[in-house]
Amino acid sequence: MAKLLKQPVRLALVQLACTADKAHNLSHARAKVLEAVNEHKARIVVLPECFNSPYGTKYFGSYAETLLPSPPTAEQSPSFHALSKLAAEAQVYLVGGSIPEKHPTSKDLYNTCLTFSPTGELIATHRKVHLFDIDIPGKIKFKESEVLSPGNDITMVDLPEYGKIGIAICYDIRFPELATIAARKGAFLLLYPGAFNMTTGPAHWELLARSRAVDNQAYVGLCSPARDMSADYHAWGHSMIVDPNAESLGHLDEKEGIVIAELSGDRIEEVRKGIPVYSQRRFDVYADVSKVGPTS
Ligand SMILES: NC(=O)CCC(=O)C(=O)O
Repeated sequence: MAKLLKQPVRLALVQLACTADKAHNLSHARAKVLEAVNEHKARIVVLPECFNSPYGTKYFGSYAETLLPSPPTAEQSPSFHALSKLAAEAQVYLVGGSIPEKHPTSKDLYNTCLTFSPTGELIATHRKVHLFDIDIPGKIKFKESEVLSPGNDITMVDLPEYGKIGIAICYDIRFPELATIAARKGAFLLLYPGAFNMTTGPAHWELLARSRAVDNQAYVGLCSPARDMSADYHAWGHSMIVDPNAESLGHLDEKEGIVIAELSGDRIEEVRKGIPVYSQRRFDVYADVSKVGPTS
């Protein structure tokens, strides 16, 4: 059987200190991505959710860029062009966190991740499928759906030298179906640019990263912005890389930094051989979860 991950690859997650200044965020992202590549020899680099803007419903509209028709002009999307140029300059696969996107005609807004190849070509676009709408009294209320529309696709991208990766955004990680489908379609790595907060971060960030890894026996990477206590939204940080056995390969605290790990196809095979849940699934018993109605 062909290896899921054809050769070892170094993954870097850049936990960026993001500000309200888009131009600064773009040039700072460039410096950190070049650091990940030149100093840490990363071949796949990931940026955080909303890396070019503050995270908050009141900001999405004013920071949004038009990505369609693709490629957009530099005026329509400075972030598209900065990321494309940077991927080509660094000759790296660049998973560009996410940016607020404005649809050119409907004016709908999306939370969108753009991924570029080492030649600067756009190779994947993921619009956040599950919008972050929660209300935990006395702790946090957030409603992305007040201003954002959801995407409707599972996003996978094939990196010819390495294999396939699945890409989703933050709250998407709580819905294991996306990860399961990506893994069953052959993803060796599930990546989530994300920005959890001071309530759900300590409770669930690591748990979810390790759960998606152990469910799917694949590598998982969660990339957050650094925490800024002067911003409206206090990101949890703690970007981390988890191996297919749900063991942490590295994580940060709340400050800016880069977490790096080498991923290997042998490790995936070893884990799947030891605990072969991957090939023991009983789809004859639980064929279609969507047909099971709620019980109350
Ligand atoms: N940006 C997000 O989607 C936040 C998700 C989050 O904090 C969660 O608990 O889920």
